[in-house]
Amino acid sequence: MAHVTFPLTSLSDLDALTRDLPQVDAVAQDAARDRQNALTKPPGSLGRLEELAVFMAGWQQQAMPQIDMAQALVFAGNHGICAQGVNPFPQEVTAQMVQNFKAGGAAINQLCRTNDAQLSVIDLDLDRPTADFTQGPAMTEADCVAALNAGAAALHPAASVLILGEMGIGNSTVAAALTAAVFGGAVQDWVGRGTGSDDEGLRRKVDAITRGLARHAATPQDGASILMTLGGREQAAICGAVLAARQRRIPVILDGFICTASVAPLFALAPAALDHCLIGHLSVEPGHKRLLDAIGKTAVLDFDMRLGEGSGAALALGILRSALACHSGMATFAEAGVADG
Ligand SMILES: O=C(O)c1ccc[n+]([C@@H]2O[C@H](COP(=O)([O-])O)[C@@H](O)[C@H]2O)c1
Ligand SMILES: Cc1cc2nc[nH]c2cc1C
Repeated sequence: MAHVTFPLTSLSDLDALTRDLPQVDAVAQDAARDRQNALTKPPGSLGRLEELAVFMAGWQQQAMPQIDMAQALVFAGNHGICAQGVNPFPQEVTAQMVQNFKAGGAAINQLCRTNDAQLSVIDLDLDRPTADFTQGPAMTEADCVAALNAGAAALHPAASVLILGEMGIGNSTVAAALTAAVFGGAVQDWVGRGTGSDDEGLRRKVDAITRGLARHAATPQDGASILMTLGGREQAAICGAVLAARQRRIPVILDGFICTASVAPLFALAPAALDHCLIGHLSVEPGHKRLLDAIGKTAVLDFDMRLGEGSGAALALGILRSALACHSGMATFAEAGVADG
């Protein structure tokens, strides 16, 4: 099979690409584990900080992983499904928040500054929302491929870690549709209040997704088709960025429910495609825990957040930096002259 890389020319490239990804470096992970066990602390006492250091070592292929540059990307898109009354805030808020991101006034700006991440905001055709998936496919193949390529192109090749986030009024419905399509089960178990839907709004979301899934029941159910028929541009861009990062072995921190749901189609194509991804935080959105159980991951933080924008991922970057500071800065028992147990 020919080696597929970005830019993709068709959605079948996506399938091929997810089957041809670099794997974690087990030798570097073993070296990092050995170092953790030699550091001046009872073995295992730094808990998940130790696991984070070993994870980073494996993807950066070095026993002493480091973060020289953390890149944060926030992708924004608009959604035709808003015609179904699924969003409490008006769709114009997407573009208005993009302006806010660019002016430095949003939560993600403060969290990136505090945790030293270089933020870029990429708005994807906001004046041209995707189609309403209760009426037809959300995207054409060309639209979906273009968004995948835009996501991949936004990656800085020298990033040590990639923080991903999104902004898109209505996309909590898109996220629930993607997860329901990929993992099945009752639609209502994937649906939450998003930015603050009331009970009537929740019912409209469940109804819209149920009709959408029925509308597309006869189309192929592979990950690429699901992404195209139900996803939005920012979801496809997140998939592109995750895969481009993987091709360079750059570890990724995904944000909350919407960001994680965006890559559910990649999991459907090849579960190992998400091996280089951490989940920054557990969102209040109820589908997130279900989704993490389905993909076998645990979030770094659980902070009762439900903002999006990459906020939980940027916050988790601070924990990752702390993990690496201990890993590389601590003395070993031998260096410090501390008696080993
Ligand atoms: O990712 C999450 O966990 C999350 C949970 C609730 C809301 N959001 C954000 O809220 C927006 C989608 O909400 P809605 O109600 O318009 O579907 C979108 O801009 C997301 O970034 C994000
Ligand atoms: C104000 C606002 C900010 C957001 N950030 C991410 N999603 C959002 C949705 C709204 C409504």
